[in-house]
Amino acid sequence: MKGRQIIFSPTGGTKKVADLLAGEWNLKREAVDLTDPSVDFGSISVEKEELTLIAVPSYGGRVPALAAKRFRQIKGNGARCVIVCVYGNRAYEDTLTELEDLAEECGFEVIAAVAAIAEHSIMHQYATGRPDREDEQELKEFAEKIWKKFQEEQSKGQIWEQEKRKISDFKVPGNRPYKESAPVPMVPKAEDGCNQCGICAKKCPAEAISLNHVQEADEKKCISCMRCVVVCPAGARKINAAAAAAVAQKIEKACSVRKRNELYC
Ligand SMILES: Cc1cc2nc3c(=O)[nH]c(=O)nc-3n(C[C@H](O)[C@H](O)[C@H](O)COP(=O)(O)O)c2cc1C
Repeated sequence: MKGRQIIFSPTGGTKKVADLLAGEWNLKREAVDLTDPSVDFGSISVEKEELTLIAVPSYGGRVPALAAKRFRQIKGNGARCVIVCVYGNRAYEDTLTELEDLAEECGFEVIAAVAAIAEHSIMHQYATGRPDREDEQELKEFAEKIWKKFQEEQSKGQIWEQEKRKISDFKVPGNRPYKESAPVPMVPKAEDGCNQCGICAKKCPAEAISLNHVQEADEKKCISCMRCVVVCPAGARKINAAAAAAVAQKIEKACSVRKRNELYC
């Protein structure tokens, strides 16, 4: 059986969670990378039978705007999907609600929703090393429950369609209207050690770094996703340490308690 993974994961935490969940399903998975600006997302049409996993990180309690813009172009054609939001142990606020709305707008049927924790991609002192062993076990159990629901609904087939019952008979946390999106004003720059290899420019999801001038990033385009920081082979790309420390202090209380993964289905 075929499956899809539609993922926005600039630094790999979201992908880790998505792989832990979808790895439990017996599916031949095709991946759609929402961080890749060269993809023609408008040409992607998911087949109705494909169980689709849609995973994004939470940025300020919202779906990253760039991920939403690209995802919106994909056609869901009534395929069943599992929506996943991954966050750095502060809060995910309206991310799952927004992702649910986006998935339905694209024509997917949401059968389950997961909120999971991964290491904070800016402030690595929060959720360090997550998803860890305990998370792996929990996500495995979630995946088993979701698979069971998917199979049950598959077997209802036609009858289900005729009854036109809503599959998503659960409510995910979050509010409408969503909270105001507040961009993180942290634009990484290259410091000593940059050899101008250009990997950061090639891998930037937002095309914010010019190959001719790799040290800087276009502040209007940069989404502070930290992809350039993690891909720099010289470890030369950094954010302003004082600004990061100030934000870290602001969210310290919210991040100090270990949050649990959540399943809605
Ligand atoms: C710009 C930005 C905003 C973020 N906002 C939040 C947030 O509001 N709450 C939270 O708990 N984590 C937040 N995080 C942490 C990420 O959601 C988390 O680290 C996620 O795993 C990153 O995904 P990735 O590793 O796939 O890039 C933010 C990270 C970035 C880069």
